[in-house]
Amino acid sequence: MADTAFEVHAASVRLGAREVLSSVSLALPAGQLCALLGPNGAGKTTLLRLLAGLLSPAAGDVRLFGEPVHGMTGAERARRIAYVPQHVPAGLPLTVAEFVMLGRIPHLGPFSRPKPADRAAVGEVLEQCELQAMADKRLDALSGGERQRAAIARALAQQAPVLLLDEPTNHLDLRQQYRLQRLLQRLAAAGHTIVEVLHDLTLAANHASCLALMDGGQLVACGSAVSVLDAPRLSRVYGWPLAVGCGEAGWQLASAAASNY
Ligand SMILES: Nc1ncnc2c1ncn2[C@@H]1O[C@H](COP(=O)(O)OP(=O)(O)OP(=O)(O)O)[C@@H](O)[C@H]1O
Repeated sequence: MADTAFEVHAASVRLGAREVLSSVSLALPAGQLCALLGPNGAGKTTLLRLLAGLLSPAAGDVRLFGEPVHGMTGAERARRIAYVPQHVPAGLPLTVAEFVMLGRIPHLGPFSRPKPADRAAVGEVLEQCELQAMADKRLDALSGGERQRAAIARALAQQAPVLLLDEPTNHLDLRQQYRLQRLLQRLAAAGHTIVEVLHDLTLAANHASCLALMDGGQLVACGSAVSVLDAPRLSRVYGWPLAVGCGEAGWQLASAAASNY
């Protein structure tokens, strides 16, 4: 059995007056690509932020390799967990290379300047994200997809063993969506633990080895694609008739609604 990276035990989260995660328990395997699925408002971002230590549970706990995430200092978390938020910050007066270099902060000593190893790490992730030609361009002069790739590159530059990404394929064209999934699979094969929120069920089914399906602030199912992608269950969760197929071309999930549905 794969080692467990994240262990979430009966975790609840309150935001304002609402309980938006209710007693969620799950174990996410180390060294694998996991996808969090579910309809709008299901609690995916909330769970991801809980894993990242950006939210505290009102009840229950979250452990990363046995250590409570909330007991870690910000610096300890930054060395272990890189996080790509759903919305890329706008209006930062930085070039792409300067922005991606921010990912190296956990590796720099106080008041120290980037070393050749930091510049090499930034160069490598700019190449992985096909951003070399835009290194000197300002962030606010990028397209939505280019800015998304810069945010992913910043997180990759952090070289943390755990990578959490909230809807990273937002704004990405098809090629970039597939390239990113392949890159995440390679990182997982090299030992990284990766959790991404995805809305594209077909993309998730064909690339992630562990799927967690959420609805209404609760975990509905967690495991392999075969165990999670049950058409009646998905149709109930999404409130829409869905067909699930798996053949030579991989998984295919599509609407099964009649034209007058
Ligand atoms: N600051 C907040 N205060 C109160 N409720 C909130 C707050 N932020 C989010 N929520 C609510 O928490 C629930 C879960 O939100 P969350 O962002 O985790 O959902 P999600 O599954 O990521 O949705 P989406 O697919 O739309 O991004 C939603 O019903 C949302 O309205």
